[in-house]
Amino acid sequence: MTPDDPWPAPRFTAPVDAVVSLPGSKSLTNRALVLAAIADGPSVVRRALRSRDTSLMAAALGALGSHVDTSGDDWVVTPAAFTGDAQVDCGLAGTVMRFVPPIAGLSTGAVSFDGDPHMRTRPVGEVLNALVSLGIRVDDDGRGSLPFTLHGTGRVRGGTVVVDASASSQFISALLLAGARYDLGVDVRHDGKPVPSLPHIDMTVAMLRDHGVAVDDSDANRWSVAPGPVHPVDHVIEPDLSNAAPFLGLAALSGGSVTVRDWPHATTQAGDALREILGLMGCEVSFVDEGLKVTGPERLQGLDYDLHDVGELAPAVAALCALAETPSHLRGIAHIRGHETDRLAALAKELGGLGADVTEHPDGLSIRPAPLSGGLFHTYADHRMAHAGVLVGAAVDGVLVEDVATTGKTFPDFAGFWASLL
Ligand SMILES: O=C(O)C1=C[C@@H](OP(=O)(O)O)[C@@H](O)[C@H](O)C1
Ligand SMILES: C=C(OP(=O)(O)O)C(=O)O
Repeated sequence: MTPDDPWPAPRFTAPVDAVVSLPGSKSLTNRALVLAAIADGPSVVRRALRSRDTSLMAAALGALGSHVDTSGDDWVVTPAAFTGDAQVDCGLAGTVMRFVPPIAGLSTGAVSFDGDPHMRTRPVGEVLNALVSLGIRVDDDGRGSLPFTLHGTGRVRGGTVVVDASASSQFISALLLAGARYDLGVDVRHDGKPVPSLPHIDMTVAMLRDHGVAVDDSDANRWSVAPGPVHPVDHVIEPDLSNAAPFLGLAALSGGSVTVRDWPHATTQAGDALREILGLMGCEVSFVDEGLKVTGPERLQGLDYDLHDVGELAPAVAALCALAETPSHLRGIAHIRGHETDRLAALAKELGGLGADVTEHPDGLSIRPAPLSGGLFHTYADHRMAHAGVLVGAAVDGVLVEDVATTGKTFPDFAGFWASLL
């Protein structure tokens, strides 16, 4: 069912007590799909996330020539030669815009890329420049953004390339994912301010190794992928731990308990940092038989934290900080200005609009306790801004979340799921 727009966020007046099963990880699903499409035989992606970002990835790989069967919960990818003359819709998915071009370079024709209006402002120029230096012809308008067209010849030379990945770890992941299929492999060096979201590169490296690809990541800021076979793999996708943020956040702010089923004891997902973050805010966090259980405190504490590795948690964490009883400072996240929207500006404006005392810094936010009141919370087509809005609305009367359906980027029927916890 399509939720009302704006959506009156459910108000949780009593401590919540819930056990939830969350949909699969976007980051794991889209990497599994890309690697399956360049593997030597069919792969299965079990418990794949079915959402806008992953459907766009499946469609992109299908447009290149792969057969992607998404009819069941377990998606089956049968690779085939990439023939080109294809069009790829990136929507607002960074993983599609960054991960598909390096494999599209292996096709024998032209592949054009475009996406949502805001996607034309998200950075991808470093990937395009790298592809040119690795031997792929790229036509763009020189701005380093969508739209652009790649002209493949069926093979890519590969070799050494230097990128500045300070704007997004996805620039590195993109090149590594394709590298084994390049004649010389790929040797990627980062030159610039520190790379954000490093756990996501570790995830890429781990999944390449699962496919039998040799990766050397022993030096800081350098990753080498050897040319060679990419074995087919049967992947089981973990629940999306970043999308657990609003649910565990609900436990934190209501003083109740939420258990997320099947939380992995070892993972490369950056969202695992929620265990530490919520602990610092005063929650009790523990593994139980069913998964990870978080119980909220009587008084939610503010947080002084560097989110550089896990910027995608910033919207939900900032919402919790706005409800905390002591001041917070979230640091190290200048790069999230290039996410689905400029998240620092959007959070300062929308939380501030409900009465929060927020100062926007070049690389973060300071948030001091202040009484909040209801009003319209804009989401800027950003699923995680919607998570922030519903969290505030859980604790404050009269919060209306604009376009809550934008959560479909990574979570099917988020609004229905959230309301069912009431
Ligand atoms: O590789 C990935 O799957 C992702 C990497 C991160 O991007 P940035 O490095 O651009 O922050 C993260 O924020 C995004 O949600 C998913
Ligand atoms: C930054 C995000 O997404 P994307 O993969 O589009 O970069 C996100 O999901 O928070």
